[in-house]
Amino acid sequence: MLQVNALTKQFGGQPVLRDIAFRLVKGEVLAVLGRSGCGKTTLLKILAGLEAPDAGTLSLNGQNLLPVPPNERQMVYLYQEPLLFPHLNVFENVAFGLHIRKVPKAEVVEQVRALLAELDLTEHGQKAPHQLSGGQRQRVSFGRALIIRPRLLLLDEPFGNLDAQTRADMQQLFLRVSRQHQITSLFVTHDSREALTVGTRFGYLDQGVLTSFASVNEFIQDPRTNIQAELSFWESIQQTTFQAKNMNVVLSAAEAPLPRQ
Ligand SMILES: Nc1ncnc2c1ncn2[C@@H]1O[C@H](COP(=O)(O)OP(=O)(O)OP(=O)(O)O)[C@@H](O)[C@H]1O
Repeated sequence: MLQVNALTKQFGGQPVLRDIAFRLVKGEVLAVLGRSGCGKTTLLKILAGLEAPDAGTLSLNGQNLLPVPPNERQMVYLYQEPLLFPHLNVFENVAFGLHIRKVPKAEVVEQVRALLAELDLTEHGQKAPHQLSGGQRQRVSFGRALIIRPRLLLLDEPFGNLDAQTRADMQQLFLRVSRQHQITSLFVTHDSREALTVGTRFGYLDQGVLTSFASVNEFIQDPRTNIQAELSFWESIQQTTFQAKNMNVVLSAAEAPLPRQ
C-alpha cells in the first residue's frame, strides 16, 4: 500500500503542494484531474524521488520512501514523450530493464515476446523507435515500464500527444494491462473523460490541494471537475439536433405533394 501524508512543497516561498494525503491499495488507479499548473507534475516527481518534499511522509508497503533514491524505488514515470533508446530496436528497448537486472537470456526472450504480444507489438519488434507511430512508441514505453513489474506506475498525461482515437485505444490498453498485472498507478490528466475511463479512485488537484472522492458519483457531481457541465452541453446538442431533425421531417412533410383524392 502507498501512503502519503501531509506532503508539502514550496518553490521560492510559493506553495505548490499543500498537505497532500492519500492511500492507494495494490492494483488501484488513482486518476487525478487538474488544470495546468496545479502541481500534478511536482507531486509525481516527489513520488518518483526526483524532487524532495519540504515536509510530509511517503511510504510503500510500510517502507519509508524518502531516503530511497529514485533508481531503487521500483517506480516508473511515464510522460507524454515516450523515452526510448534511439539506437535499440523495440525488442531491445523493452528487454533493457531485464538485461540490467541480469535476468537469464532465455527468460528475457520469453518475457519480452509475451509482453510485445500483449501490447500488439509483435510485428514491430525489429523496428527502431523512429520507424514507429506516436501510439506505437508510447506502447513500447509502456512495455519498458511493465517488464520490470513496477511497484508504482506514475503517468503524467501519457497520451496527451496522441490523436483522439489512438488515445482512446491506449486508455483501453492501459486498463486491460494494468488490471491483468494488478499495477498500482497514479494517473494525472487534464481530461475528465480520461480520468473516468482509467480510474478506480478519483482525485482533484487545485492550487496544490488534493480532494479525494469517496466514489465516482461524488467525482462526477463535484462542479470543479466540470463533468456535469460537459454532460449538459452534450444533452443540449442532442436536443438541438433532435429538434432540427423533427423540423426537417415537418418541413419535408409540408413540402410533399398532397395525396390525390
Ligand atoms: N523547479 C521549479 N522551480 C520553481 N517553480 C516550479 C518548479 N517546478 C514547478 N514550479 C511551479 O510549481 C507550479 C506547479 O508546477 P507543476 O509542473 O507541478 O504543474 P502541473 O500541474 O504539472 O502543470 P502542467 O499540467 O502545465 O504540466 C507551477 O506554478 C510551476 O511554475
